[in-house]
Amino acid sequence: MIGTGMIGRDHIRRVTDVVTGAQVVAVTDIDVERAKEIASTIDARVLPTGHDVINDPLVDAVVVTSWGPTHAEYVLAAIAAGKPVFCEKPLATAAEDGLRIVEAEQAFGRRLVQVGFMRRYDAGYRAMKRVIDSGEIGAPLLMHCVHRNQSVPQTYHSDMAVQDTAVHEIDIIRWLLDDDIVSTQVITPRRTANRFGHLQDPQVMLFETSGGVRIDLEVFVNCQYGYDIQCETVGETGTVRLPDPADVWLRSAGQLRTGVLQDWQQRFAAAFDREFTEWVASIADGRLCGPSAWDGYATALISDATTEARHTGRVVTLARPDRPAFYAT
Ligand SMILES: NC(=O)c1ccc[n+]([C@@H]2O[C@H](COP(=O)([O-])OP(=O)(O)OC[C@H]3O[C@@H](n4cnc5c(N)ncnc54)[C@H](O)[C@@H]3O)[C@@H](O)[C@H]2O)c1
Ligand SMILES: O[C@H]1[C@H](O)[C@@H](O)[C@H](O)[C@@H](O)[C@H]1O
Repeated sequence: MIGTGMIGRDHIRRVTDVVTGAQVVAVTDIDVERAKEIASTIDARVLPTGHDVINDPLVDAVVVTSWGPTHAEYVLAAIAAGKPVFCEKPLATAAEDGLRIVEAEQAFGRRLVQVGFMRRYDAGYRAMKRVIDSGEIGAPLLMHCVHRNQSVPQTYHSDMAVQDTAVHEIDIIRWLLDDDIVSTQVITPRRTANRFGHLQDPQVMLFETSGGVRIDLEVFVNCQYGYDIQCETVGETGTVRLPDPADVWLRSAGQLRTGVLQDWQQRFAAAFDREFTEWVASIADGRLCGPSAWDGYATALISDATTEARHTGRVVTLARPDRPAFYAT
């Protein structure tokens, strides 16, 4: 485990308590005290750097949960060491690094990389994909998406609205529609006064796929009230909408209320569990099958174009990349 912050600790708990067939044997973090604290609870060693973890003879597979800009370096090192590597999103914060990764993996000759696009393991998104693939709503025409976080830390900057947040929708749109985004634009409403001056929040992203589906996505990472993920696909003969997480409807004292989850840990807990269970099983089988380095690279291309679109205020178009046979699904 490289990076023992919020999600690193969550995945350590998951590998230790939920998944069978895996054990955390070594951790590292640039904040050594943080790494030591978690290591002491699971009997793992603390190693000085990510490269020490990757090259440790007792380490069979690597999980990268450090900050986004550090991911590509560790993924490339894991490929060089011939070890399977699970990398939290984003695979790379610049598409050229994503390209280096897909080239290195192809040169190695076998898939080693999985990217942490956990929404593909969520029951609601899976049900939506089944409906779209069945043809029941006809050809998809539009999608309306909302990605709201209760709040983000001060280190979060405006480019992260795409690289760190919208990257989930970029991946799930590609997966649900089996298509790529070829045009992107960003609209910037008045900024919320509830957070930092440096941050453009909210942002509205407008995408178009090569098949002509138009998508609007609201990213609002300081919405205050909770963690709220919405998605609706509009087809020629029907619509399909992501269900809200199950909660009771309480009628009391003249009120009807239900709860809103507060963070991604709660909202996607079951998806993360399934993602890690399947990843560990696929390593044992010698056949990785989750979101690939190609998915990480393709999302980075769209993410770079969207960042450019916000900086320039223009619509940015991009060519649909040719997926190599190595990454055929
Ligand atoms: N799939 C999801 O929904 C999801 C949820 C949360 C975070 N993430 C991703 O996981 C990554 C980590 O996010 P987080 O919320 O845990 O952040 P965090 O800041 O809580 O933790 C990151 C940790 O990485 C450490 N770190 C930074 N650079 C390092 C390096 N070079 N080597 C070793 N350790 C290093 C930091 O000290 C910190 O402890 C991000 O890429 C984020 O996008 C994904
Ligand atoms: O790293 C987190 C994580 O990926 C969450 O799922 C997302 O909602 C946040 O916006 C992002 O900052």
